[in-house]
Amino acid sequence: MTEIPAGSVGETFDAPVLVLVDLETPRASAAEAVSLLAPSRAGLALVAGAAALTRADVVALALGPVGADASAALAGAGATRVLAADLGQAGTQAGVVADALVSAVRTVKPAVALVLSDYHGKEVAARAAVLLGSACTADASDLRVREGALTASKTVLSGSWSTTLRIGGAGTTPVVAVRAPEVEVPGPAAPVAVEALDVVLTPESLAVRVVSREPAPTASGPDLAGARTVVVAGRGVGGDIDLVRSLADPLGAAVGATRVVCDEGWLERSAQVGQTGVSIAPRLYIGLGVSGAIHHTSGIQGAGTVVAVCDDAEAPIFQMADFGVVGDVTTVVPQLVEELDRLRA
Ligand SMILES: Cc1cc2nc3c(=O)[nH]c(=O)nc-3n(C[C@H](O)[C@H](O)[C@H](O)COP(=O)(O)OP(=O)(O)OC[C@H]3O[C@@H](n4cnc5c(N)ncnc54)[C@H](O)[C@@H]3O)c2cc1C
Repeated sequence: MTEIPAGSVGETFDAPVLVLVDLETPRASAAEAVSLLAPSRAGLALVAGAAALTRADVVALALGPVGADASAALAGAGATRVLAADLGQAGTQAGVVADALVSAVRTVKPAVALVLSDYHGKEVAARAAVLLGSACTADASDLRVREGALTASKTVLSGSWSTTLRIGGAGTTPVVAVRAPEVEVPGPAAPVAVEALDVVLTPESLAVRVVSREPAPTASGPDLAGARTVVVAGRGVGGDIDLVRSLADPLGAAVGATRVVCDEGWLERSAQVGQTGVSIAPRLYIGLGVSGAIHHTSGIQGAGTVVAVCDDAEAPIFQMADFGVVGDVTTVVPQLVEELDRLRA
């Protein structure tokens, strides 16, 4: 499925496009956390996709310290302006992030503001759109400019229908939460100067005070929303997440989960893929012991190749799988891992 068609020739906006980019700590550099914050891969892909929508500036907004490397990465992806607001710990609260996005919209006056369609991004988009009095949609993909307006594809009714939306309204900037786009991100370029953004905080945001913070346990591996390969654990793995990782790790894949797996506490809630979890668009999705309930598969509509290993030949996952193995994960996964080892040797 095509996401934002990076580099495609088509109608474009005359006005800038604003993209909210998450900053994250590269896993290998946790010790030097703050100075080494880098744009997330999904955020860079969003910037790369946004470049196809406008002839004007592609403006990246990052909430945190943006160093030369981060700016170079954003410039390589296609950002021509970089705005940064270092709001410290408060910069992770959806209300504060929405305030920052609104401040950036008022500064840049973009045709559209894009955020990533994960839990956090959807809340930020909704809050910002309310403050701006503008249109908002989430889980959008395949963004295009048609007759001067933004259009996007979106699946509805748990993925059973695909719709095309026209988003916007006269004189307002729509805020769109976009599914992790699957586009090639060019490497770093000459960094662009980072402009400090003044954020006007609303009384509602100021009223929220974070009294404590406890990091949730996270699945190892790359970021789920932007990963090219995702291995998803279903109930059929019986809580054996090591088995799932034994396949995910050699593939460099992110580990996702069905809701059952999160309900059981086998993986953290942020790993949940589906209607009430994260929507993903990897090139390769591998479901292990996943039945393929529509609440789950609605979150993988953007996946390229779908591979399923499940012991029930009647499971709905096989209706959308490109490759399916009817078998026990405890038998099939070690064979897959062994074959990967053999191919690498
Ligand atoms: C409003 C709502 C929202 C929801 N949102 C989500 C969501 O966001 N994401 C989500 O995932 N779900 C969601 N659900 C739940 C969803 O409907 C399913 O219940 C869930 O996806 C099933 O997860 P599963 O495939 O792991 O489990 P199951 O449906 O139980 O499937 C497990 C599969 O594994 C097979 N199996 C068992 N043992 C083995 C083995 N050893 N080897 C191989 N295969 C084996 C079984 O035969 C079965 O086919 C939602 C439900 C509702 C009502």
